[in-house]
Amino acid sequence: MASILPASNRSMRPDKNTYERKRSVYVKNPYLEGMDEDILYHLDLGTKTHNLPAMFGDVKFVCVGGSPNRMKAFAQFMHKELRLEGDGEDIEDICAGTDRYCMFKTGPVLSVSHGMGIPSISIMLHELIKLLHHAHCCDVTIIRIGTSGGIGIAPGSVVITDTAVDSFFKPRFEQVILDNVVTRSTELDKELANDLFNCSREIPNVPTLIGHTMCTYDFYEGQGRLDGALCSFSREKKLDYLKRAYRAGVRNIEMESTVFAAMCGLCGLRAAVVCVTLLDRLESDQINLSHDVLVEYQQRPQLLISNFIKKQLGLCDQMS
Ligand SMILES: O=P(O)(O)O[C@@H]1C[C@H](O)[C@@H](CO)O1
Ligand SMILES: O=c1cc[nH]c(=O)[nH]1
Repeated sequence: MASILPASNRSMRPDKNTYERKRSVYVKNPYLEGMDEDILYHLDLGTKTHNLPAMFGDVKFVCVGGSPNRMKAFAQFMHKELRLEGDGEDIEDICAGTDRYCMFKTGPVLSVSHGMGIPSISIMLHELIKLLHHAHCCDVTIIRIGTSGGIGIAPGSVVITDTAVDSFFKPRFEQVILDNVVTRSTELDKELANDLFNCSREIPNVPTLIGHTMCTYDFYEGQGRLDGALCSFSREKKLDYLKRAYRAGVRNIEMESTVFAAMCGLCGLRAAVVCVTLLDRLESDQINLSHDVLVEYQQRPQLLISNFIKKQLGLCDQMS
């Protein structure tokens, strides 16, 4: 992996944990090959207008998350952590021509926002996966760094997802294609989840665990909240549902992990989901953290992923 490091870092060797195998990014669409041009409309990129291999060919890590500001802050943080030239403050949004998503590149790390919910992340992933394919990227690891509601664990805990499950606690993602429902697996890379967990042991004061993550289509009724504009169930029913989720192994709830796991798995990307919990849903529904605490919580997955990436690049010893 030495060639993915910037010239100033070339002497730094990857450590022996570095994954050796070559793994391409697949698209599973027979129509793509016959297309003269592929316009990645929501990213404001395209195969004729941009030299995608030159721009992105060295990408090895892609980190995605809902909020544009969080993903910019993560890119700036990674810039400093990788000790790249300059302070990274003026990092450019590669997708500045559209306000749908934002994208930042710092060394071999791409940081991309995906908005909220399955439809939004799904559109972004279609175009991102095609981008990585057109750029001939290989051995790409993709990690969703997000926020979530915890179940039965302390707020601020970081959950590394072993399996993403739907609202029925099943490890599946149901994609409606034409008028069919196609069920896809939501298994994530267990080895990667374990590697991330081992990495988390080196970060003090951040409780981190591996568990199932439930992905819903909605933040309010879909997650059993009593504080939405609509609510048709009792407090007892809510608690009964969340406790059943806990017994099924669910430790947090968010809104993207099933489609993320399904699409990345089908396209040959090693994928992980790492989310901080903002509250314990057995205790409350409203998120009443102060701004500073919210910012600090959101940095927790970023710190873990930055340490993991530095380890993978063999940069940890030289930098500590
Ligand atoms: O990555 P983020 O923090 O956006 O993920 C969760 C799931 C929803 O997108 C959103 C709801 O507040 O937060
Ligand atoms: O409760 C929560 C908090 C963040 N994101 C969610 O989807 N749910």
